[in-house]
Amino acid sequence: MSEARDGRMRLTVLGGFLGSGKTTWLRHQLHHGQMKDALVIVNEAAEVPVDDALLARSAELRVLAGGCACCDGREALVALLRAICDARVGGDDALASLDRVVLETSGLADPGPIVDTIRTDPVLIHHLMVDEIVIAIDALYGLDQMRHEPLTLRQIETADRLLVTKVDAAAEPDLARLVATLQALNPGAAISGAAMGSGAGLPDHAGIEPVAIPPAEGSRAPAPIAATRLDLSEATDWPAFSVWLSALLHARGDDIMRVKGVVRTPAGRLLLQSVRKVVQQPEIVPEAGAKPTDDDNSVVVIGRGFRAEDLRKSLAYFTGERR
Ligand SMILES: Nc1nc2c(ncn2[C@@H]2O[C@H](COP(=O)(O)OP(=O)(O)OP(=O)(O)O)[C@@H](O)[C@H]2O)c(=O)[nH]1
Repeated sequence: MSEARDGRMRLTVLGGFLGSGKTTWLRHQLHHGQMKDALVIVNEAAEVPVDDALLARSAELRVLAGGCACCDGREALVALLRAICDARVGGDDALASLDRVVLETSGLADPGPIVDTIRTDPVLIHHLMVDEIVIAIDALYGLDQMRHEPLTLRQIETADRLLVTKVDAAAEPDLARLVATLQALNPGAAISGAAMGSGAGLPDHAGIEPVAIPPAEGSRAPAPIAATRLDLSEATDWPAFSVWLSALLHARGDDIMRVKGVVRTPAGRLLLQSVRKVVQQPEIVPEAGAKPTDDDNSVVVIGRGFRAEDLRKSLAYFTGERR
Protein backbone atom coordinates (compact mmCIF):
# COMPACT_ATOMS: atom_id res chain seq x y z
CA MET A 1 0.00 0.00 0.00
CA SER A 2 1.98 2.95 -1.15
CA GLU A 3 1.47 6.64 -0.88
CA ALA A 4 -0.32 8.21 -3.80
CA ARG A 5 2.26 9.30 -6.40
CA ASP A 6 1.35 12.91 -5.89
CA GLY A 7 2.36 12.74 -2.21
CA ARG A 8 -1.17 12.70 -0.89
CA MET A 9 -2.07 10.21 1.80
CA ARG A 10 -4.59 7.56 0.84
CA LEU A 11 -7.77 7.28 2.80
CA THR A 12 -9.61 4.03 3.45
CA VAL A 13 -13.10 4.43 4.87
CA LEU A 14 -14.12 1.35 6.82
CA GLY A 15 -17.86 1.22 7.45
CA GLY A 16 -20.62 -1.26 8.11
CA PHE A 17 -23.60 -1.54 10.43
CA LEU A 18 -23.35 -1.73 14.24
CA GLY A 19 -21.37 -4.75 15.36
CA SER A 20 -20.60 -5.93 11.84
CA GLY A 21 -16.96 -6.67 12.69
CA LYS A 22 -15.10 -3.51 11.60
CA THR A 23 -12.80 -3.29 14.62
CA THR A 24 -12.08 -7.02 14.65
CA TRP A 25 -11.03 -6.92 11.01
CA LEU A 26 -8.97 -3.76 11.35
CA ARG A 27 -7.27 -5.00 14.48
CA HIS A 28 -6.24 -8.16 12.64
CA GLN A 29 -4.90 -6.21 9.65
CA LEU A 30 -2.87 -3.93 11.90
CA HIS A 31 -1.57 -6.79 13.97
CA HIS A 32 -0.37 -8.59 10.84
CA GLY A 33 1.27 -5.54 9.31
CA GLN A 34 -1.25 -5.19 6.50
CA MET A 35 -1.76 -1.53 7.20
CA LYS A 36 1.72 -0.51 8.10
CA ASP A 37 2.22 3.22 8.04
CA ALA A 38 -1.46 3.91 8.59
CA LEU A 39 -2.98 6.34 10.99
CA VAL A 40 -6.29 5.08 12.31
CA ILE A 41 -9.22 7.33 13.21
CA VAL A 42 -12.05 5.76 15.18
CA ASN A 43 -15.52 7.31 15.29
CA GLU A 44 -18.00 5.37 17.39
CA ALA A 45 -21.75 5.52 17.77
CA ALA A 46 -21.43 4.79 21.45
CA GLU A 47 -20.80 7.69 23.75
CA VAL A 48 -18.31 5.48 25.56
CA PRO A 49 -15.62 4.61 23.06
CA VAL A 50 -14.01 1.19 23.41
CA ASP A 51 -12.61 0.50 19.96
CA ASP A 52 -9.57 2.64 20.69
CA ALA A 53 -8.74 0.38 23.63
CA LEU A 54 -8.71 -2.56 21.22
CA LEU A 55 -6.70 -0.85 18.52
CA ALA A 56 -4.42 1.30 20.67
CA ARG A 57 -1.45 -1.00 20.81
CA SER A 58 -1.19 -1.49 17.10
CA ALA A 59 -1.59 1.88 15.48
CA GLU A 60 -1.09 5.59 15.48
CA LEU A 61 -4.61 6.34 16.64
CA ARG A 62 -7.00 9.26 16.96
CA VAL A 63 -10.48 9.13 18.43
CA LEU A 64 -13.02 11.31 16.66
CA ALA A 65 -15.48 12.55 19.24
CA GLY A 66 -18.27 15.04 18.60
CA GLY A 67 -20.79 12.80 16.88
CA CYS A 68 -21.09 10.64 13.83
CA ALA A 69 -18.73 11.72 11.03
CA CYS A 70 -21.49 11.64 8.40
CA CYS A 71 -23.71 14.16 10.19
CA ASP A 72 -23.11 15.90 13.55
CA GLY A 73 -19.40 15.14 13.50
CA ARG A 74 -18.60 16.31 9.98
CA GLU A 75 -16.89 19.53 11.07
CA ALA A 76 -14.91 17.67 13.72
CA LEU A 77 -13.76 15.17 11.08
CA VAL A 78 -12.56 17.90 8.75
CA ALA A 79 -10.79 19.70 11.62
CA LEU A 80 -9.07 16.50 12.71
CA LEU A 81 -7.98 15.56 9.19
CA ARG A 82 -6.71 19.07 8.53
CA ALA A 83 -4.73 18.99 11.78
CA ILE A 84 -3.19 15.63 10.82
CA CYS A 85 -2.27 16.89 7.35
CA ASP A 86 -0.79 20.12 8.77
CA ALA A 87 1.30 18.21 11.29
CA ARG A 88 2.55 15.86 8.60
CA VAL A 89 3.52 18.70 6.29
CA GLY A 90 5.10 20.44 9.28
CA GLY A 91 7.45 17.47 9.74
CA ASP A 92 5.84 15.82 12.77
CA ASP A 93 8.07 12.76 13.33
CA ALA A 94 5.26 10.35 14.15
CA LEU A 95 3.27 11.33 11.06
CA ALA A 96 6.04 11.85 8.50
CA SER A 97 6.24 8.17 7.56
CA LEU A 98 2.49 7.66 7.32
CA ASP A 99 1.03 7.21 3.89
CA ARG A 100 -2.48 6.06 4.74
CA VAL A 101 -5.36 7.08 6.94
CA VAL A 102 -7.99 4.52 7.88
CA LEU A 103 -11.25 5.96 9.15
CA GLU A 104 -13.35 3.42 11.01
CA THR A 105 -16.77 5.00 10.96
CA SER A 106 -19.51 4.50 13.46
CA GLY A 107 -21.93 1.68 12.69
CA LEU A 108 -24.59 4.31 12.07
CA ALA A 109 -22.63 6.26 9.48
CA ASP A 110 -23.47 6.64 5.82
CA PRO A 111 -20.05 6.72 4.11
CA GLY A 112 -21.36 8.76 1.15
CA PRO A 113 -21.55 12.15 2.90
CA ILE A 114 -18.21 11.49 4.63
CA VAL A 115 -16.44 10.90 1.37
CA ASP A 116 -18.17 13.89 -0.27
CA THR A 117 -17.08 16.11 2.60
CA ILE A 118 -13.46 15.06 2.25
CA ARG A 119 -13.40 15.19 -1.53
CA THR A 120 -14.83 18.69 -1.64
CA ASP A 121 -12.81 20.24 1.16
CA PRO A 122 -10.48 22.80 -0.44
CA VAL A 123 -7.63 21.99 1.95
CA LEU A 124 -7.96 18.22 2.30
CA ILE A 125 -8.13 17.70 -1.43
CA HIS A 126 -4.40 18.58 -1.61
CA HIS A 127 -3.38 16.11 1.09
CA LEU A 128 -5.74 13.17 0.96
CA MET A 129 -7.05 10.89 -1.74
CA VAL A 130 -10.07 8.72 -0.98
CA ASP A 131 -8.77 5.33 -2.01
CA GLU A 132 -11.31 2.76 -0.95
CA ILE A 133 -14.62 2.34 0.87
CA VAL A 134 -14.69 -1.02 2.61
CA ILE A 135 -18.00 -2.10 4.11
CA ALA A 136 -18.24 -4.93 6.62
CA ILE A 137 -21.34 -7.10 6.30
CA ASP A 138 -22.35 -9.36 9.14
CA ALA A 139 -22.84 -12.89 7.78
CA LEU A 140 -25.33 -13.62 10.56
CA TYR A 141 -27.46 -10.46 10.50
CA GLY A 142 -26.58 -8.83 7.18
CA LEU A 143 -29.67 -9.94 5.27
CA ASP A 144 -31.94 -8.97 8.10
CA GLN A 145 -30.29 -5.55 8.32
CA MET A 146 -30.72 -5.04 4.57
CA ARG A 147 -34.45 -5.66 4.96
CA HIS A 148 -34.99 -3.48 8.01
CA GLU A 149 -32.23 -0.86 8.10
CA PRO A 150 -32.21 1.40 5.04
CA LEU A 151 -28.78 2.61 6.15
CA THR A 152 -27.31 -0.83 5.47
CA LEU A 153 -28.36 -0.57 1.84
CA ARG A 154 -26.75 2.85 1.51
CA GLN A 155 -23.56 1.47 3.02
CA ILE A 156 -23.55 -1.44 0.58
CA GLU A 157 -24.23 0.75 -2.44
CA THR A 158 -21.27 3.05 -1.72
CA ALA A 159 -18.75 0.23 -1.19
CA ASP A 160 -15.73 -0.50 -3.35
CA ARG A 161 -15.20 -3.65 -1.31
CA LEU A 162 -17.73 -5.68 0.62
CA LEU A 163 -16.22 -7.68 3.42
CA VAL A 164 -18.46 -10.49 4.64
CA THR A 165 -17.46 -11.03 8.27
CA LYS A 166 -18.27 -13.90 10.69
CA VAL A 167 -17.92 -16.44 7.89
CA ASP A 168 -16.90 -18.95 10.59
CA ALA A 169 -20.29 -18.59 12.28
CA ALA A 170 -22.64 -18.80 9.30
CA ALA A 171 -24.05 -21.78 7.40
CA GLU A 172 -22.84 -22.20 3.81
CA PRO A 173 -26.23 -21.89 2.07
CA ASP A 174 -26.94 -18.67 4.00
CA LEU A 175 -23.55 -17.30 3.02
CA ALA A 176 -24.10 -18.14 -0.64
CA ARG A 177 -27.46 -16.34 -0.58
CA LEU A 178 -25.92 -13.34 1.14
CA VAL A 179 -23.11 -13.10 -1.42
CA ALA A 180 -25.56 -13.43 -4.34
CA THR A 181 -27.65 -10.64 -2.81
CA LEU A 182 -24.64 -8.37 -2.27
CA GLN A 183 -23.53 -8.96 -5.84
CA ALA A 184 -26.98 -8.00 -7.11
CA LEU A 185 -27.07 -4.85 -4.96
CA ASN A 186 -23.60 -3.65 -5.87
CA PRO A 187 -22.26 -5.53 -8.91
CA GLY A 188 -19.18 -3.31 -9.05
CA ALA A 189 -17.84 -4.13 -5.59
CA ALA A 190 -15.25 -6.78 -4.86
CA ILE A 191 -16.57 -9.26 -2.29
CA SER A 192 -14.38 -11.14 0.16
CA GLY A 193 -14.85 -13.05 3.39
CA ALA A 194 -13.31 -12.83 6.86
CA ALA A 195 -13.32 -14.91 10.00
CA MET A 196 -12.15 -13.03 13.09
CA GLY A 197 -10.24 -10.72 10.75
CA SER A 198 -8.45 -13.40 8.69
CA GLY A 199 -9.33 -13.89 5.05
CA ALA A 200 -11.90 -16.68 4.61
CA GLY A 201 -13.27 -18.26 1.45
CA LEU A 202 -16.85 -17.67 0.41
CA PRO A 203 -19.02 -20.40 -1.13
CA ASP A 204 -19.81 -20.45 -4.81
CA HIS A 205 -22.99 -18.45 -5.38
CA ALA A 206 -23.41 -19.22 -9.09
CA GLY A 207 -27.06 -19.91 -9.82
CA ILE A 208 -28.20 -18.81 -6.35
CA GLU A 209 -31.18 -16.48 -6.43
CA PRO A 210 -30.49 -13.19 -4.58
CA VAL A 211 -32.91 -12.30 -1.79
CA ALA A 212 -35.37 -9.62 -2.92
CA ILE A 213 -34.71 -6.59 -0.78
CA PRO A 214 -37.52 -4.03 -0.79
CA PRO A 215 -36.28 -0.61 -1.86
CA ALA A 216 -35.60 1.73 1.03
CA GLU A 217 -37.38 4.65 -0.58
CA GLY A 218 -41.07 4.83 0.15
CA SER A 219 -40.85 2.33 2.97
CA ARG A 220 -41.76 3.52 6.44
CA ALA A 221 -38.65 4.88 8.16
CA PRO A 222 -37.86 2.87 11.28
CA ALA A 223 -37.70 4.65 14.65
CA PRO A 224 -34.33 6.28 15.24
CA ILE A 225 -31.60 4.27 16.92
CA ALA A 226 -30.39 5.74 20.19
CA ALA A 227 -27.52 5.01 22.56
CA THR A 228 -28.09 4.86 26.32
CA ARG A 229 -25.16 4.96 28.69
CA LEU A 230 -25.52 2.98 31.90
CA ASP A 231 -23.04 3.89 34.60
CA LEU A 232 -22.22 1.01 36.87
CA SER A 233 -20.68 1.37 40.28
CA GLU A 234 -17.62 -0.43 41.62
CA ALA A 235 -20.04 -2.37 43.79
CA THR A 236 -22.17 -3.65 40.92
CA ASP A 237 -23.19 -7.24 41.43
CA TRP A 238 -21.70 -8.76 38.23
CA PRO A 239 -23.65 -12.03 38.30
CA ALA A 240 -26.87 -10.00 38.64
CA PHE A 241 -25.73 -7.70 35.83
CA SER A 242 -25.09 -10.62 33.48
CA VAL A 243 -28.46 -12.18 34.30
CA TRP A 244 -30.07 -8.80 33.53
CA LEU A 245 -28.19 -8.51 30.23
CA SER A 246 -29.09 -12.06 29.16
CA ALA A 247 -32.74 -11.46 30.01
CA LEU A 248 -32.74 -8.14 28.17
CA LEU A 249 -31.20 -9.62 25.02
CA HIS A 250 -33.48 -12.60 25.17
CA ALA A 251 -36.57 -10.41 25.39
CA ARG A 252 -35.49 -7.47 23.20
CA GLY A 253 -32.58 -8.78 21.11
CA ASP A 254 -34.20 -7.59 17.88
CA ASP A 255 -34.41 -4.01 19.11
CA ILE A 256 -31.09 -3.94 20.91
CA MET A 257 -28.44 -4.01 18.25
CA ARG A 258 -25.35 -3.50 20.31
CA VAL A 259 -24.15 -3.51 23.89
CA LYS A 260 -20.62 -2.36 24.51
CA GLY A 261 -18.58 -1.22 27.46
CA VAL A 262 -15.52 -1.59 29.62
CA VAL A 263 -15.84 -2.52 33.27
CA ARG A 264 -13.20 -2.63 35.96
CA THR A 265 -13.04 -5.96 37.71
CA PRO A 266 -10.43 -7.50 40.00
CA ALA A 267 -9.16 -9.33 36.89
CA GLY A 268 -8.54 -6.05 35.00
CA ARG A 269 -10.42 -3.93 32.46
CA LEU A 270 -12.98 -6.18 30.87
CA LEU A 271 -14.62 -5.50 27.51
CA LEU A 272 -18.24 -6.60 27.42
CA GLN A 273 -20.06 -6.66 24.13
CA SER A 274 -22.90 -8.19 22.23
CA VAL A 275 -24.42 -7.92 18.76
CA ARG A 276 -28.15 -8.63 18.86
CA LYS A 277 -28.41 -11.85 20.87
CA VAL A 278 -24.82 -12.93 20.35
CA VAL A 279 -22.76 -12.14 23.44
CA GLN A 280 -18.99 -12.21 23.17
CA GLN A 281 -16.85 -13.88 25.79
CA PRO A 282 -15.57 -10.95 27.93
CA GLU A 283 -12.07 -9.87 26.91
CA ILE A 284 -9.35 -8.18 28.99
CA VAL A 285 -8.25 -4.93 27.36
CA PRO A 286 -4.96 -3.17 28.05
CA GLU A 287 -4.51 -0.51 30.71
CA ALA A 288 -1.86 1.28 28.67
CA GLY A 289 -3.18 4.14 26.60
CA ALA A 290 -6.40 3.97 28.54
CA LYS A 291 -8.80 6.83 28.15
CA PRO A 292 -10.00 8.83 31.12
CA THR A 293 -11.29 6.29 33.60
CA ASP A 294 -14.69 8.02 33.55
CA ASP A 295 -15.50 5.78 30.60
CA ASP A 296 -14.76 2.62 32.52
CA ASN A 297 -17.58 0.97 34.43
CA SER A 298 -20.13 2.08 31.94
CA VAL A 299 -21.97 0.17 29.29
CA VAL A 300 -23.74 1.58 26.27
CA VAL A 301 -26.90 -0.01 24.95
CA ILE A 302 -27.69 0.90 21.33
CA GLY A 303 -31.09 0.18 19.86
CA ARG A 304 -34.59 1.44 19.36
CA GLY A 305 -38.01 1.18 20.96
CA PHE A 306 -37.02 1.57 24.60
CA ARG A 307 -36.63 4.48 27.02
CA ALA A 308 -33.33 5.11 28.76
CA GLU A 309 -35.16 5.59 32.02
CA ASP A 310 -36.86 2.18 31.80
CA LEU A 311 -33.58 0.49 31.03
CA ARG A 312 -31.93 2.08 34.07
CA LYS A 313 -34.85 1.14 36.30
CA SER A 314 -34.85 -2.46 35.19
CA LEU A 315 -31.08 -2.75 35.72
CA ALA A 316 -31.43 -1.23 39.20
CA TYR A 317 -34.15 -3.72 39.98
CA PHE A 318 -31.88 -6.65 39.08
CA THR A 319 -28.73 -5.38 40.75
CA GLY A 320 -30.52 -3.94 43.75
CA GLU A 321 -28.91 -0.52 43.20
CA ARG A 322 -30.60 2.84 43.09
CA ARG A 323 -29.63 4.93 40.08
N1 LIG B 1 -17.57 -15.43 15.11
C1 LIG B 1 -17.13 -14.24 14.70
N2 LIG B 1 -17.38 -13.16 15.47
C2 LIG B 1 -16.91 -11.95 15.03
C3 LIG B 1 -16.21 -11.80 13.81
N3 LIG B 1 -15.92 -10.49 13.64
C4 LIG B 1 -16.41 -9.86 14.72
N4 LIG B 1 -17.00 -10.73 15.56
C5 LIG B 1 -17.64 -10.42 16.84
O1 LIG B 1 -18.69 -9.48 16.62
C6 LIG B 1 -18.74 -8.52 17.67
C7 LIG B 1 -18.63 -7.12 17.08
O2 LIG B 1 -17.36 -7.02 16.47
P1 LIG B 1 -16.65 -5.60 16.27
O3 LIG B 1 -15.41 -5.86 15.49
O4 LIG B 1 -16.51 -4.90 17.56
O5 LIG B 1 -17.74 -4.87 15.39
P2 LIG B 1 -17.77 -3.32 14.96
O6 LIG B 1 -18.36 -3.26 13.61
O7 LIG B 1 -16.42 -2.70 15.14
O8 LIG B 1 -18.79 -2.74 16.05
P3 LIG B 1 -19.27 -1.20 16.25
O9 LIG B 1 -18.02 -0.36 16.17
O10 LIG B 1 -19.89 -1.18 17.60
O11 LIG B 1 -20.25 -0.90 15.18
C8 LIG B 1 -17.62 -8.87 18.63
O12 LIG B 1 -18.16 -9.64 19.67
C9 LIG B 1 -16.68 -9.71 17.77
O13 LIG B 1 -15.92 -10.64 18.51
C10 LIG B 1 -15.97 -12.98 13.01
O14 LIG B 1 -15.40 -12.95 11.92
N5 LIG B 1 -16.47 -14.17 13.52
